[in-house]
Amino acid sequence: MNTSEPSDIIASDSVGEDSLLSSTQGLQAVLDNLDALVYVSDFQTHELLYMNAYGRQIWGQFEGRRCWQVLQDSNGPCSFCTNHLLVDSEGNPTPPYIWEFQNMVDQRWYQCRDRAIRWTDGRLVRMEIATDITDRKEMEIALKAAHEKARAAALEDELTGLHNRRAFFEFGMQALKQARRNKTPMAAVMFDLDHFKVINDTHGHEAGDEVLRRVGSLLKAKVREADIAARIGGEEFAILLTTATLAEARDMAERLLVLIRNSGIPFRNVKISPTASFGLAMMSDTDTRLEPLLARADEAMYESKTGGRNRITVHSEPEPGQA
Ligand SMILES: Nc1nc2c(ncn2[C@@H]2O[C@H](COP(=O)(O)OP(=O)(O)OP(=O)(O)O)[C@@H](O)[C@H]2O)c(=O)[nH]1
Repeated sequence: MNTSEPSDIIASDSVGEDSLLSSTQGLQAVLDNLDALVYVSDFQTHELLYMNAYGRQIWGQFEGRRCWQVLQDSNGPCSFCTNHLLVDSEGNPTPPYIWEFQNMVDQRWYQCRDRAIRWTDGRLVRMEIATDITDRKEMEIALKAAHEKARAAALEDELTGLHNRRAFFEFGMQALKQARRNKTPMAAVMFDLDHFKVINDTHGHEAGDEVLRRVGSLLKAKVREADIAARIGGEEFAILLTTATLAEARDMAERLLVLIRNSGIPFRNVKISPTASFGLAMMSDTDTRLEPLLARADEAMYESKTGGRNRITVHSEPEPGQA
């Protein structure tokens, strides 16, 4: 039959359309069931050309809007837009750029795979596939915070809240290097509470702890942010005064000595006024480590002890020109 020919042609055309339609629908179904955001935006205008169901469900309708309006709720292109990283110097697409960021609209973290591709009409567009990595990121952030807390605890003297000995040497070494680099003076002040054993023996260990805490507070209130103050032993404290001359360091030690002597620390029904013996030394040109500087300050402090306590001794060989 003659009529079969046109109908065959129609049939074969409709098979082509059907198969095209079903593969388009299939692709649509795949994209809309992905557990990730997929979007495409114009490289130049940032107009959104496509966004899958995952994205539409979170960020709403995209038609006629730009990626920064829909995804970031902002007034212009994002400062962190990666478009310039997706093409080479000749404007040709480069391999995918992978990065992580926190979306400001839904506050969740995403790992983004960005790539420049050719759109159906030949123009260059940006395609992003973004996977929600919030759970992993929150775990990482909590782990980092726990590490930082543990590190801070490992560097802090629990009783006074000052740096401990370990922190004093760690930060002190950095300060010494910086002072040498910048050719600025640096002073070390050490002090040790006098007859502290008597305070413990007379008023009890708790009273001794309270005295240490109060002296720690006095010290904290006196030092500048750039200085390094620590309890480096039982009743022994040390301070590194960065960019301080000998006169400034001596002045600081004198004020601290008076403050401690006049502290009248209340404990139960008594007031305890401890005294302290101070030693002071200036960094010299040959100090490449902290130890020799502290040894000189310690020597001077020992002189204060043997000389009658409750006093300041400056190490007798300050570097010329540092007073
Ligand atoms: N309450 C308290 N006492 C401490 C702490 N660490 C060390 N001590 C005590 O500090 C006292 C230090 O005694 P000594 O080294 O004899 O020195 P001192 O009695 O201060 O005498 P001088 O340093 O010579 O003036 C000891 O009794 C220690 O038990 C602490 O964290 N808390």
